Amino acid sequence: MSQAPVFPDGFLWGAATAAHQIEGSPLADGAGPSIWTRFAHTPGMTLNGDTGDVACDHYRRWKDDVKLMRDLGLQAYRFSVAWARVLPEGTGRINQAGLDFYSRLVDELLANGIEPLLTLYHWDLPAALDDRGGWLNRDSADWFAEYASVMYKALDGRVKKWVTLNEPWVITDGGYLHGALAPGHRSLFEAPIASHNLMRAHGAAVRAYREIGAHEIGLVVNIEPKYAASDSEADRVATRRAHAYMNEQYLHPALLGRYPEELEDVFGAAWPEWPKQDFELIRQKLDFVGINYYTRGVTEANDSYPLKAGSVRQPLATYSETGWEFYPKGLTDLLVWFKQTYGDTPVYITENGAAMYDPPAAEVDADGRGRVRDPLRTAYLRQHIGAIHDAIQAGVDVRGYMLWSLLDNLEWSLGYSKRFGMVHVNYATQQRTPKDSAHWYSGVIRSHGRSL
Ligand SMILES: N#[N+]C[C@@H]1[C@@H](O)[C@H](O)[C@@H](O)[C@@H]2O[C@H]12
Repeated sequence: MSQAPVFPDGFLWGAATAAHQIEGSPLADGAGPSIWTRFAHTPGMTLNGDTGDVACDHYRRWKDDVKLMRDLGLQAYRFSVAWARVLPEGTGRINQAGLDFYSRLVDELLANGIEPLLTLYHWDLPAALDDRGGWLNRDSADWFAEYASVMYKALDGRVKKWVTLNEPWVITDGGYLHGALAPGHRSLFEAPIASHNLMRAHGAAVRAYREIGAHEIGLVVNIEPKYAASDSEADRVATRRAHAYMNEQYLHPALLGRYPEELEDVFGAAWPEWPKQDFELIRQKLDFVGINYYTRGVTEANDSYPLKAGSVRQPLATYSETGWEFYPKGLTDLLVWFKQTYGDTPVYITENGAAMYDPPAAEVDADGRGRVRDPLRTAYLRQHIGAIHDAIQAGVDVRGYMLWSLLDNLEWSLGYSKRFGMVHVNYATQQRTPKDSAHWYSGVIRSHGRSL
């Protein structure tokens, strides 16, 4: 980048979290259990048996955390609502204390000049609904629309950017096919059914919003560009299949009203006949799409089940705790692909970041402030924000960037072993320490990207 990048006026700079990963107190004040409360308390399901019982204690420290966001200069904050705090049984009875928690949080954000971006579903289905079949039950679309409508009526106007689902691909691939995530199912037959009902629920929630809400609503997907490991026919076919399975499986029905044809090959006999009217429900006009980007997939044909395709580990993967390669050009390529495939629907980068081998927050700087040196995270963020600028220069309508994550937090089944935060959390004391990358990001926000 030869000269200082110029980001569009109104480009929104923020950070993201999710309820189960930071809040703690999952059953406080009348909340019901979620599938993650249940999953994490099942022996062997999470690393070290880590649970969300405390996490970052955000449920009690929320006001200080908003002050931290203000001090960092965040313009926006993407967070999720724990469905079972608001509707402990998933439907019916409203737990006012749970709703009040999010109402207070939104008011505090607004009072500090921070725009809320609210994610309705970030993986923590009420356990009571899982007992009724969860996402395998076609009624789940109605359950989700009911819950979403409760939130719209309570918060719309103060919340002006809504997200229905976070990463339906991970929910399905992790929770229903491979079993690594809650509810821990391993079924080739269940996966497409859960996936389809998630998208029906997305459509039902958007349709309900159009009757109740007056602002913006979108879907958040995790997508990664797939590059063939070689120019062999087998690798090219496998790459196409992996691309359809991860990147088109949700965007195609949401934006085009159909599935990519490769899915029938991936799922084989497990691929159902879908009722045509389902796609009229799923395909709703969206005000934006949120893209969560972390890395790319260099893809080869292999005997993995059921995809028969897998990623080849790359040299630059060694730096991150997750083994994910630094590949910022993949973000530019992906955004250009999105525009070419789906047109000019506005895009937010709703998650981007990296888990690094951060040093312990033992160091203090000259004025006694805690300090965490994380140069690799700063390098990752600088390169990826630069890649977004390249996509904007190429004509992609990117409206904002939500860094993942505000805080080190609970990385689902991986427990507290991965630190994605720009703010270090000492889980024993709950001390928050902004890392060097957080101070760098504050400068990027203040300069509207020009200091990149
Ligand atoms: N892994 N990883 C980090 C991050 C995860 O912590 C988020 O909850 C997900 O939305 C998405 O997978 C990305």
